[in-house]
Amino acid sequence: MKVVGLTGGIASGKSTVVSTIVSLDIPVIDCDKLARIVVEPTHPAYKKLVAHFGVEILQNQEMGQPLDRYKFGTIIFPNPAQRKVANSIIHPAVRDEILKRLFKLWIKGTSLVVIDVPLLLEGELWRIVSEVIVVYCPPETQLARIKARDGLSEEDALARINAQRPLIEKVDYADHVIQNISDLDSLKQSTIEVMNKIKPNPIWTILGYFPPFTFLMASWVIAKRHLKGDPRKTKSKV
Ligand SMILES: CC(C)(COP(=O)(O)OP(=O)(O)OC[C@H]1O[C@@H](n2cnc3c(N)ncnc32)[C@H](O)[C@@H]1O)[C@@H](O)C(=O)NCCC(=O)NCCS
Ligand SMILES: Nc1ncnc2c1ncn2[C@@H]1O[C@H](COP(=O)(O)OP(=O)(O)OP(=O)(O)O)[C@@H](O)[C@H]1O
Repeated sequence: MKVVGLTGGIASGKSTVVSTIVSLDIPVIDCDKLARIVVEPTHPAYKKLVAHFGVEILQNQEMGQPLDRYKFGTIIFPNPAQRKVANSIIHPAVRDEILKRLFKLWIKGTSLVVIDVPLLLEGELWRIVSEVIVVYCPPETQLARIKARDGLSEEDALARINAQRPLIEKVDYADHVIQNISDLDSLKQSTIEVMNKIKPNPIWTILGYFPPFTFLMASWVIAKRHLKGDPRKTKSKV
């Protein structure tokens, strides 16, 4: 099974790209969705978040109520220390969910899966993907799109953009770049072109279903990533 990482910057167009990938019948694991699931009131991460941030991050400031996402965002996006705590609680839970889903897809004999991870190159997951796709748009477009989509002020929008590595640095680390600088039809076309290049060879797909080959292929992916170098050790320190 080939595992491809899709990343970009906030509002650079990842979800729009994902909708095209899904329409090609390629399964996608969406980490923003997983990050919502693992903070539901029944999950252990919820209690850990409340223990650190207090009930102020909950709707009606009441235990058992869902997270107030806007409020929580205003706490973690402008503050690297608070963001680090939030990430240290949420990311391991998200990672476990990803691994569970990958295992289920592998058992089903899936040949290609895309993981949509906004923080692919800032976190650990870049180590397990065989190729990296970056969805790029210039910072001013990113800012305009985030403000239009989420109705955020300039200050809130910039805090979110600055909570991530600059998008241009992620491009340096990409195996494939989808330039989202034109209209939605062009974005769809570029996505289809990239996915055609990525499609795994059927022989590898069949071999990859057997555990020893899976092990060999996974080792090769990890070694390849290691040789390419740790993206977190280049330039930005976000
Ligand atoms: C702060 C929260 C509640 C804001 O929720 P909201 O619904 O407004 O935004 P949403 O979850 O859709 O995220 C939008 C985008 O923000 C960016 N983003 C989210 N969390 C982070 C973070 N910790 N660091 C940097 N960028 C982030 C991503 O590009 C993401 O696609 C939410 O983003 C969150 O719980 N973040 C922490 C978990 C996380 O790191 N998620 C990213 C994927 S694992
Ligand atoms: N080429 C485009 N032309 C016009 N609007 C676009 C284009 N690409 C994306 N958008 C719009 O910009 C906004 C951001 O795109 P999208 O939600 O796909 O980004 P994202 O990278 O998934 O964001 P996030 O990191 O916040 O999850 C959306 O409202 C989307 O409809």
